[in-house]
Amino acid sequence: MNETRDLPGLKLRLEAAFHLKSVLEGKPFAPIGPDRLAQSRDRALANRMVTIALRHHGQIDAVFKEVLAKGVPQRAGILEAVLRIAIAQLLWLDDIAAHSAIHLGVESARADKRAGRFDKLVNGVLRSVQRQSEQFQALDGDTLIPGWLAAQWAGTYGADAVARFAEILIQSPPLDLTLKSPDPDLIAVLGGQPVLGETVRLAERDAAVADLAGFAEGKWWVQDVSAALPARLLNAGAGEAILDLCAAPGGKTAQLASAGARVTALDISADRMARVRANLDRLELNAEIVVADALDYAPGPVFDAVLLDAPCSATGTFRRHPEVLLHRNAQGIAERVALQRKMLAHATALLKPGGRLIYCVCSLERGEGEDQLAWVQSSLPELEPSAIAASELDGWDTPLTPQGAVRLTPAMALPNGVGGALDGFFIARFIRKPV
Ligand SMILES: C[S@@+](CC[C@H](N)C(=O)[O-])C[C@H]1O[C@@H](n2cnc3c(N)ncnc32)[C@H](O)[C@@H]1O
Repeated sequence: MNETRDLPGLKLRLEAAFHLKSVLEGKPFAPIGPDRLAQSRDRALANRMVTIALRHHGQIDAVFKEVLAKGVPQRAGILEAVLRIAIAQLLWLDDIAAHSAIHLGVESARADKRAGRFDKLVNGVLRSVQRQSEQFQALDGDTLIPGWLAAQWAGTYGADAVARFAEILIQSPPLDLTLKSPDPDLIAVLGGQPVLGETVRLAERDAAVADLAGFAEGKWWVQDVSAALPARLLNAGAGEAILDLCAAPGGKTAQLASAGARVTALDISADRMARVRANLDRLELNAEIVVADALDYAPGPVFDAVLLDAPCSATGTFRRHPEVLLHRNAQGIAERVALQRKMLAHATALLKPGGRLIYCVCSLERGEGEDQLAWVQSSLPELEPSAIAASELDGWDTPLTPQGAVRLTPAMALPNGVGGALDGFFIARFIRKPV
């Protein structure tokens, strides 16, 4: 066994397979870390294999239908994950030789007791996929987004937008950074392109995030262009008391703190709040850290503004978290809608009269976005909507809704001719009526 595990390229494939298996079982995707694979090249390749298998999940299902008459054997350990990783390599990772994908796929299965019984099947399936690779590579994108979600999105955004979402799903996303302060020299060194506000986009990079210019000096943090807008629209003033409710990993906390506000950052997850603390330390920014359930936090109406980045389906983040497409269902979304309403009511009670509330979700679902705005208007009479103007988005009016909210979808063209997509988001702003 040890001899086999020493085969070049096998260990990283096994890590990739175990990692993919855990995501298929419902865990969110987090990149494989140095504790699992010490070499950064191995980690990069293993993570690429897992993400490509997840991006093309629906197409791999279609391949399975063609080459496995009885479906993928169940209770077979890492078998399904091994097949998905090897098929992803054969069809969409053309810098790896097919014979190595097949050989290492078979050896990966053999390294696992339950999957090992199916080594001949793995060999046969992968050889069939190789023979029919042109046909499978030409599979259309209709299967990429699960049917129920595609139908829901087609109803909201139209069939063309859904087709565009599918194209975006299989591309690897650019990296967006929020700069702590404007810095044209740093943008030039990074080779980035300014998008909107302090967001800079790196279309390509050849280094890990922590090795990019300005990281160690705390000059920026990673944040999608969409995710940078809610804090911007809160218009935090120096010295204002602002509550960042559901704050981790802290991108919005950093924006509010760098505007000079006195920020209280709250999140239910102690682990995630440790990341907020580390990020703030690196950025030399301050915030009071509270680990608590938002619904139990009741200091009274003491805040000038609250930013509620509510827990949501996160379907707008499918470019970086393709697994959300596999894990979400209508019931789970309905549960989040109910929680968001409780949080909206609770956040209102924490605002001083005249205080501002930003509600946002990284979701493409109307129920978590536009419908929540309508619910506030019918159910929380203390709040009045505060319409967002294009002038607050450097004149970009594409995402403004007739109700004065912001709806961002991955298919929207960015301003300044910047290429690539963005996270789906919904943002609404309210004022607590003065008494
Ligand atoms: C969308 S993320 C927040 C992202 C963050 N605002 C940022 O910009 O980096 C949602 C967060 O809600 C937190 N959360 C979920 N349920 C919560 C609850 N009941 N109380 C407080 N935080 C909660 C999760 O731990 C998660 O960190």
